[in-house]
Amino acid sequence: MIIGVPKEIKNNENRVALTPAGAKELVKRGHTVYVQHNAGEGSGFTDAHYTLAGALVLASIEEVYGVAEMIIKVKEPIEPEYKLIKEGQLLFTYFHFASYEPLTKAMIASKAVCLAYETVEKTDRSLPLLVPMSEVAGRMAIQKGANYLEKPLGGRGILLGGVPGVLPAKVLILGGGIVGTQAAWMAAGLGADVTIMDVSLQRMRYLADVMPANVKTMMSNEYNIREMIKDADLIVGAVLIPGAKAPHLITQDMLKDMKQGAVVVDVAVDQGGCIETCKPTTHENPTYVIEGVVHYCVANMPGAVPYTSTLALTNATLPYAIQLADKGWKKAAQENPELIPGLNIINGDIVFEGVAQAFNAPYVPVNKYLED
Ligand SMILES: NC(=O)C1=CN([C@@H]2O[C@H](COP(=O)(O)OP(=O)(O)OC[C@H]3O[C@@H](n4cnc5c(N)ncnc54)[C@H](O)[C@@H]3O)[C@@H](O)[C@H]2O)C=CC1
Ligand SMILES: CC(=O)C(=O)O
Ligand SMILES: [Mg+2]
Repeated sequence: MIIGVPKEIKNNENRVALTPAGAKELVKRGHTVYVQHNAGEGSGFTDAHYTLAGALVLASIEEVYGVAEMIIKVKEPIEPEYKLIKEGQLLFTYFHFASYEPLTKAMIASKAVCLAYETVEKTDRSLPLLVPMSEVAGRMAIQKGANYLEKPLGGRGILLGGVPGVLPAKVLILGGGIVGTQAAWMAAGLGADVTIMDVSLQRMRYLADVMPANVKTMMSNEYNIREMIKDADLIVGAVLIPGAKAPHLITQDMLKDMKQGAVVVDVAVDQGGCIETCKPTTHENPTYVIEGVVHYCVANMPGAVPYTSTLALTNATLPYAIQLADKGWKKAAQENPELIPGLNIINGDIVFEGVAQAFNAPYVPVNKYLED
């Protein structure tokens, strides 16, 4: 198969979807890998690293999209890329369709095959291609939150861990999955007073078992959330309903009950955000203030730590990329059911129910495309 790896063009997105090691594995299997000039630069990989691994370097993004049967990327295509995508081309990347209708419409119009990292799902319901970046973003959420709680950056000026004789800050985490768990470890390690809210009792039982004593769990419902936000210094938004738009657990009217200078880091912003007032921001301009509450809503947080994130992401994606390259998307999905929920849009049809629901659009069961 002919595989293309473009350079990411989203703001401060320094990850790359394939490492030279990954390129070598694909080339070894007889595939042709084209990498855009400088695609790996932000992650520490030069064109020469890719060439030595057997890949071919192309000067422009147009050439990469023009030649490739499968595009492997990190972030969803953004407007300048829409016109480059070809009918029947396989796109293997994050999409987060339910949060952005223009992208969904553009991919329908392209008639490409959109296989989304974030909805590839194992039989135990885990999301193997989201997990590594959720681990990064969960850890970063506390670094960012601690930072923006500092007075010069707009926060209320509280140290997460406190000091002897002074109480620590209160950290509220909405959603105790991967992001929430990693955020809790970090906040707890710094000595904060941490509460994780989830709707899954099973998950909270697990968390109660493994977390240190400064992490508590509480059922997530509107009543409890309204109580808890009054005292919170830092709130991390970490809920997920896979493939669907995130529920707004904190609505705009609730912000007035929060402390002035409190910080919200809505990691779930890529699925629309679980705090109503969260709108996607960039690493260049990451925060804004509403009702005295600092909002941090960067949709590609891991892009800022590419040395960690590129390796973590590609460790997880490469085995799937190899299956797709070796067999083509249809046979790969027929033989590995984990790939089936990753299929979101095929040939202009929305084949993932949560995306169709988000836009009240027609849904076509994916089986239509999987039968021989
Ligand atoms: N902004 C960024 O750069 C990044 C964003 N993310 C996003 O972070 C979000 C969370 O991802 P993961 O932790 O991997 O998901 P996950 O599936 O591991 O965890 C989600 C948790 O939310 C819980 N939940 C569902 N409804 C809830 C409710 N009403 N109240 C409280 N909890 C609820 C679930 O029970 C589950 O435990 C996703 O939207 C993901 O795309 C992930 C990585 C990077
Ligand atoms: C998951 C995601 O959106 C990211 O890593 O950027
Ligand atoms: Mg929102």
